[in-house]
Amino acid sequence: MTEVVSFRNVGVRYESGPEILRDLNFSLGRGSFHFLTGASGAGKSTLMRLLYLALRQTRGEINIFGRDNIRIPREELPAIRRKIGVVFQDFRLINHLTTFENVALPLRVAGVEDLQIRKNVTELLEWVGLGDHINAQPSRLSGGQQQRVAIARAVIGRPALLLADEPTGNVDDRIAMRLLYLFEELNKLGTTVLIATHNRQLVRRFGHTQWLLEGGTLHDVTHSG
Ligand SMILES: Nc1ncnc2c1ncn2[C@@H]1O[C@H](COP(=O)(O)OP(=O)(O)OP(=O)(O)O)[C@@H](O)[C@H]1O
Repeated sequence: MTEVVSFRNVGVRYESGPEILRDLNFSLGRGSFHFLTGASGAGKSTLMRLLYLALRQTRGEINIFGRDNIRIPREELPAIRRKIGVVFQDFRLINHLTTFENVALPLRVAGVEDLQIRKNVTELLEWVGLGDHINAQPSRLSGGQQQRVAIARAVIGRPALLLADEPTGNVDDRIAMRLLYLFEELNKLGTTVLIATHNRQLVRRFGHTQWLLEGGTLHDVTHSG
């Protein structure tokens, strides 16, 4: 399996604080699907930040899409980030744009034609249950609805890598399942998926690899029940 990401002896500390992550050694193969669990404060978001190139490690090596992250020039970062779909914990929607335009953004940047954008965005918004809110401003939506807009925006461009930080934190079980099916569909098309979550029930229901972040490092707990 081709590697999309690999970490070798990676450690991270914020300023002069303790090492939050240490001795991280793992890789994400193309088309793999991983759940990332861990107590609050274990460093899941920090690991996500490393993966979408918003933070640099304090030691070790990170290779992403065949590139050493430290050697990627700043001006090349946007092109690489366009291959990564991210669902942020705080959604980061653009408030002066409608739901439709927030989701359309990655396709507009990629130069997809208008008709195609209309079709794809409308279909996806209907699928995630937001068909009645296509023209709403994000600030008028509930937390769970905003979260689904953020998810739709992250998946619409079929990214090579999807990173989702607690993507089902604000929705009920039925919608959480539906969102997981969406991630699985994307995964079947070749996207590498990493989902940070506290929802153990959901993790158990979908039998993908499960990593636990504890003591600053990753443990494979897929078969530990
Ligand atoms: N910008 C920062 N500066 C200093 N310390 C930070 C910063 N961001 C996070 N930390 C610390 O790093 C540790 C890991 O935080 P992180 O947000 O990665 O954890 P998490 O597992 O995502 O937690 P949660 O599940 O609550 O979102 C925490 O102790 C946190 O206080």
